[in-house]
Amino acid sequence: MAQYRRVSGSVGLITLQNPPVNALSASVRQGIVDSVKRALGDQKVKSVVICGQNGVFCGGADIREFGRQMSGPPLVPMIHDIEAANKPVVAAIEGSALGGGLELALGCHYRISHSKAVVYHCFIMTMSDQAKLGLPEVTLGLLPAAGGTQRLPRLIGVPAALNLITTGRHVTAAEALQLGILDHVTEHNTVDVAVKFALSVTGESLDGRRISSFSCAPLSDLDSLFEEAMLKVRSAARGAIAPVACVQAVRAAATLPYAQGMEREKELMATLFHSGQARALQYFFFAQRAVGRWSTPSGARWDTSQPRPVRKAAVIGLGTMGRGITVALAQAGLSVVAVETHAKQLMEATKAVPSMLKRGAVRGGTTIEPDSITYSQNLQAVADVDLVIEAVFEDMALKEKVFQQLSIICKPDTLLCTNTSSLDVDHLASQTRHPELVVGMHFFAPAHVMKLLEVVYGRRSSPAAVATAMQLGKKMGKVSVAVGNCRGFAGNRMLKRYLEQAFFLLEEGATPELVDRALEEFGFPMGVFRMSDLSGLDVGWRVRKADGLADTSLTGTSARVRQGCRYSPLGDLLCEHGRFGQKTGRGWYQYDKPGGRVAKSDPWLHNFLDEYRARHGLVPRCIDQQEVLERCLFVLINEGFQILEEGIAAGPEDIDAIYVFGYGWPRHRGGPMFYADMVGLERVVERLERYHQAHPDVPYLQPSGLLRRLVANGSPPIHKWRNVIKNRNSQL
Ligand SMILES: CCCCCCCC(=O)CC(=O)SCCNC(=O)CCNC(=O)[C@H](O)C(C)(C)COP(=O)(O)OP(=O)(O)OC[C@H]1O[C@@H](n2cnc3c(N)ncnc32)[C@H](O)[C@@H]1OP(=O)(O)O
Ligand SMILES: NC(=O)C1=CN([C@@H]2O[C@H](COP(=O)(O)OP(=O)(O)OC[C@H]3O[C@@H](n4cnc5c(N)ncnc54)[C@H](O)[C@@H]3O)[C@@H](O)[C@H]2O)C=CC1
Repeated sequence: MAQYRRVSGSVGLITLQNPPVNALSASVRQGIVDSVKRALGDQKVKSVVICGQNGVFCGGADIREFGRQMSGPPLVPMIHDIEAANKPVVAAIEGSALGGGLELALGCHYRISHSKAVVYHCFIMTMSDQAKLGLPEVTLGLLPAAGGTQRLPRLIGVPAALNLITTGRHVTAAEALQLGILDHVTEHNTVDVAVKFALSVTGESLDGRRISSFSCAPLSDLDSLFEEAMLKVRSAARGAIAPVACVQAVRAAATLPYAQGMEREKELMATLFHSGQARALQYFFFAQRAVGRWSTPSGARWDTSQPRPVRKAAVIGLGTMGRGITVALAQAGLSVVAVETHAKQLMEATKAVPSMLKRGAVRGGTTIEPDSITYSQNLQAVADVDLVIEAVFEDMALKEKVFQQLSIICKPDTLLCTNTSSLDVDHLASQTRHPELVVGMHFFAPAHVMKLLEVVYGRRSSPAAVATAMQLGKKMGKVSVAVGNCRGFAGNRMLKRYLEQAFFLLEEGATPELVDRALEEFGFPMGVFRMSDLSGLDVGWRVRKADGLADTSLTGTSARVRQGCRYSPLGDLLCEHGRFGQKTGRGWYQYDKPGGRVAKSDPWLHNFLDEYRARHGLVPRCIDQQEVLERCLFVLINEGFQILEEGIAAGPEDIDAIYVFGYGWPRHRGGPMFYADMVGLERVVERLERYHQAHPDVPYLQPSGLLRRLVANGSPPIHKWRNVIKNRNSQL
């Protein structure tokens, strides 16, 4: 709803009231319409101010209303009537003006917002406590269809509007002022300033204040500007349709009169509004927030577990991951003790970490205290820290030793975390005096950039330990997802199945190019083989060797079987040829030099695959893109259901967040579990069964029990899966 009152004698003050972000629900829209009518009809009122309750102007349309029957007054005529008003209307923007919230403000005749003074700290400028403005609809699979695509280009010019509308990025009040979105920023109370301002413009002509009457600033070569924008957007969108529609809508603003442009905006919105992509992106918006409300099978929960304060942390092992983790911790404002036993690695890290920090600071406009990190070769240096993150080699014996030492050196209440990508967190906990204080903090490379953090709780991890790791992740700007302890946790466990299917497809006749093309057209930034070349083939090889799997001396049928199941030694063979991927200039593809980035098809690899198939009596067949997608993705999804069934992940949102933030799953497809829901669970079961019949030596192609049970329960929508999982668990 909206509250209306008259202030300072002649100003009608309309306050949007819909906590927490004053989203424009049906009742808020009704409240605005009624209040505006009242203000315009009241002779004592000479001007109007619109603001939001609790320091937030408006977070936009109410996203929860989108899937439902729309009721209440529509936004477009509501904003039109505000703009057409014969009394000045001022938007007082505190907190956020996003989406429909900014469109509402663009319908007002003036916009005022708040911005704290710019602070110069060391060599970097920081801006804090500023309102955020933007049109983020594109991130929800939509476009700003309440006039945003038509008014913003008219106000700030086509290039700047294209940038904001196609990326959905939020700008600070300072930038918004610079761009011309705002008329004024203040350091004082925004609503008070807006009321004074409204009094000062009473009676002034509004002719030059109605944005819909403006023309877009002329541009010399409109066609090439839009062609370029379209190319850029298509290459970044990876199949997402909303950014393309945004460009088309802005083009309408630049080329058509306002009324026709609005018609075009409406038409384009109609193509997006009920699309699967919009559903996926809106699901994902809420999924991201749902993962913060974590719980564990032991009953620990986000709202009842108290995190401990962490002021000083340590990182053990300054290789690829340890350096990134050190940077992420320092960026979060912690003081960090960084320990590395190998002198050369330590020396390199003392140079690499500060330069990573500097680059990050320049990118993010933040400051880092240069002395927040101390380096040491001696583990004793961690004696007084609150939390340790171990990132030494993936070697259980080494990690055991490190945890035994940490348990002696650290304070008794220090949290001991491991960045292992697959090893047993419970076993590491058992090496310490306080196993309840041990959790996994599984970062993704590069650790200071990637948004995902898997927080792995063990059997004995205390609620406070989980809560502390989750909160620290958030402080580092990560999306922290709590998962249980099992080999590979959630993400890597599912990835293993996906990789194996890709290898099997090569054995059966596919090429890396074919597999990668199918996955990239689906929306992954890189196919599985290009991604493996980038990460290094030797990483998985070492793990398989440690597990006793990578034995290429085996011949005949046993060469392709391990523990009674189908196994492909292709990756092992490639490593034996010294082909580790980009780092050696050769992998599944060839590169112009070691470290080269451009993957080229490699005739050697194709010959190698031909010889391999001939040696094992495999007759290559034609494999199409559909089979690639179904084999690789459905098997990964099936493992996801298994993970849900075992309670390793609490809900499908957790798995989807892990895959979007950690593995490049295209966001406009919502994540693997949402994708399964979209495809239809029955179809997933049917295809898996079919592939299992064709490949009975791959047991995990059999649909998981939970998946079958969901189908037996009538394939409920994804938000009801938890009920079926819960029922199952209660029977155990
Ligand atoms: C043919 C039909 C024509 C229709 C025309 C419509 C055209 C349009 O123009 C459509 C739109 O406006 S689409 C909406 C655009 N707005 C956004 O994307 C902003 C989304 N919100 C945010 O970014 C942050 O919440 C924000 C920055 C605002 C605040 O961040 P915080 O970190 O402080 O808080 P959160 O934890 O994110 O949020 C708090 C709770 O509020 C929920 N929420 C946020 N924005 C919402 C929104 N716009 N609608 C509904 N619920 C919303 C959010 O989910 C969270 O609740 P829980 O999930 O229960 O925790
Ligand atoms: N590289 C990746 O993409 C990811 C790796 N991880 C995990 O992170 C951990 C580290 O991996 P990377 O950084 O890739 O390895 P790395 O080989 O780049 O670095 C490991 C570092 O630990 C140091 N080290 C060894 N023993 C030590 C000890 N006792 N005390 C202090 N330092 C010691 C080594 O000298 C080396 O600098 C592993 O458990 C790995 O599975 C997790 C996620 C992703």
